[in-house]
Formats: sequence, structure tokens, C-alpha cells
Amino acid sequence: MTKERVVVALGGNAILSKDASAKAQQKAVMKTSESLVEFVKNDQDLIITHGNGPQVGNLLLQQAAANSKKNPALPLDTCGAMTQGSIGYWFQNAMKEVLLKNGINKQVVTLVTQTIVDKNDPAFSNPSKPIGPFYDKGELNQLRQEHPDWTIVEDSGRGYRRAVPSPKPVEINEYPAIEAISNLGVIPIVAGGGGIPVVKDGNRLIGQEAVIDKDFGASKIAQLVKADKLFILTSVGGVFYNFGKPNQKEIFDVTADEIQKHIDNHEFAKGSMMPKVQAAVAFVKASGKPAVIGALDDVKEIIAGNKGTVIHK
Ligand SMILES: Nc1ncnc2c1ncn2[C@@H]1O[C@H](COP(=O)(O)OP(=O)(O)O)[C@@H](O)[C@H]1O
Ligand SMILES: NC(=O)OP(=O)(O)O
Repeated sequence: MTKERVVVALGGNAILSKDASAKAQQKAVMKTSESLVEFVKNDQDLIITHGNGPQVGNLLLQQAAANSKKNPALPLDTCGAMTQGSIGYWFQNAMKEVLLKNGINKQVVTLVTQTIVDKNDPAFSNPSKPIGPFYDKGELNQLRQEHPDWTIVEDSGRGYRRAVPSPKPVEINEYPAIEAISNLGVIPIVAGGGGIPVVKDGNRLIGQEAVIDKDFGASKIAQLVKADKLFILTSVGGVFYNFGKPNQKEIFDVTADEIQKHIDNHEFAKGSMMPKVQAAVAFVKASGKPAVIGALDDVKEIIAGNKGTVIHK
């Protein structure tokens, strides 16, 4: 029997808590790797993808703060590539350490990944993806004065953040390489931050000032590499109807067609759960294979089929 191939999308809590120092993020990545190793122990071929919203926004601010003729600020697409490298570096080492601790000798590699988007995507004129640090209401006036060009949005009840355009992935430029790496039994870390957004101009790829949603990036990769399952791991145990209300109800098992009705009714929070459910449904509809949304801390139970929301055909 051939091994199952699984794509895992990691949310913010997998990398960053409140402390944005490299040391604290590496500690979080180590804890995350302790969970991820369960897929390998379960004999599944793992492909890892992750977010970069806080990191790419922080890096952009650092670029602006140091900007000078001799040391010019680098643009957002390049910052996206830099975060794929830095976060990938943390995961490569943490995964390798945890694998060895479990007696598994496997290579882990990070691939700088570009996601092709449509240059006419309406998202380019409607910045919606929150990046970088959170600001409180009291900081808003000063922020708007200092950065009149920024779009600032409220982020899911957690505070205010700068938002940048977030076009939808059309294709993952390096997907044949991702498939080849996975076929070798190597664990690839790919499409960090959804992939660097690029548009095609003949044979050239032109980087865009945008950040892709990593859940949509993960869904696209899972479709292209013919994954058997897509796991979207976050901080909540599963998807709820009426989330946060007295009548909230966790969903354990649902068809893509059924949950699509709730998407169409705008029942999920725009900046948090909606993209996860949409990305999961897109994978299920394209592949006929299941997607699971659940908590990073529950990986063992999710693999056993006891926790998480399973969306299927
Ligand atoms: N319908 C819902 N069901 C479950 N969680 C929801 C729902 N609506 C909003 N949420 C919130 O979405 C959060 C996950 O989204 P987010 O924090 O953006 O994910 P990540 O950073 O892991 O990608 C949960 O922690 C929860 O507070
Ligand atoms: N690119 C992206 O979706 O990052 P976050 O999940 O960290 O917001």
C-alpha cells in the first residue's frame, strides 16, 4: 500500500505567541514539531505549510525603520521570501531534532515557493490581509497620521492591524518540485505565508506587494500534489456554528455541500474561520478527499479520528 500524503497548514499559534523574539518563536516551533511528528509516526508523508502574517509585517516595519540610500527598504514580496527562509530554518531544525528523538532519520527541507496570482484579482484594490503587530484603539489616530497610505482593519476582536492585498492563488509555481521532494521521502516545508505572490509576464515572474492567505495556499498545494488529506491546524478544537453565542455547536462531520450553505450565509468570521472553511471546501470539492480543521494540540486525537471537524465529499 502506498503511503498517505498529507498537507498540514499551520496557524499563528504554531509559531508566535505574544513574544516576537526569535528565541520565543523557535520555542513555539519546537512545540509544534512535537505535534507534527505524529503524522510521520503514523507513516504519512508530510508536507508542511505555515502562515507569516505577524512576521512579514514586523519585517516590513524593520525595513522602513532602517530605510536609507545605503540600505534601502526591501519590498513586501522580498520580505515574504525572507520569512519563508527564517521560519523554514526554524522548522527544519526543530523537526529534525524531534524526528531524531523519535528514532526517525528523515531529511527536512524548505523550498522558497511562489504562488501565481491573477494581476486583475480585485483583491489588489481592497487590502484585507492583516499583517504585523496589533494596535489598540488609542494608537489609531497617531498611526493614521504616521502612515496615511495604510489600510487599517479590526482583526477578529483582537485589535487593529495594517492590512495588505491578498489575492487568491491560481497556481503554485514550484508544485512539481514539491511533489518530487515528497516522493523522495523528504519532508518539504513549502509556501510559507501562502507563497510569494507573483504574476506571470511571459517567462518572468513579477513579485507583488501582497500577502496570500496560507489556508488558500495550502488548499491549492494539496490539490496540485494530490494529497490524501488536508489538515488545517489552529488554536480552536474545530469549526462551530454560532461561534461565541450561547447556542454555539461544534461540527464533527459535515459534507462540503452542507457547510457551503453556511459559507454562503456568511456565518463564519471573515478574518479567521471563513478562509479555513473555504480552503477546506475547495480541496474537498476538487479532490474528493477529506479536509480536517482542528487544534494543533489535538493532533494525536485528530489522526485517530476523535477530534476536529472533518469536511468530506
Ligand atoms: N465559527 C468558528 N468556529 C471556530 N472558531 C472560530 C469561529 N469563528 C471564529 N473563530 C476563531 O477563529 C480562530 C482561528 O482563526 P485564526 O486565529 O485566524 O487562525 P490561525 O492564526 O491559526 O490561522 C479561533 O481561535 C476562534 O477564536
Ligand atoms: N500568510 C498568512 O496567511 O499568514 P497568517 O496565517 O500568519 O496570517
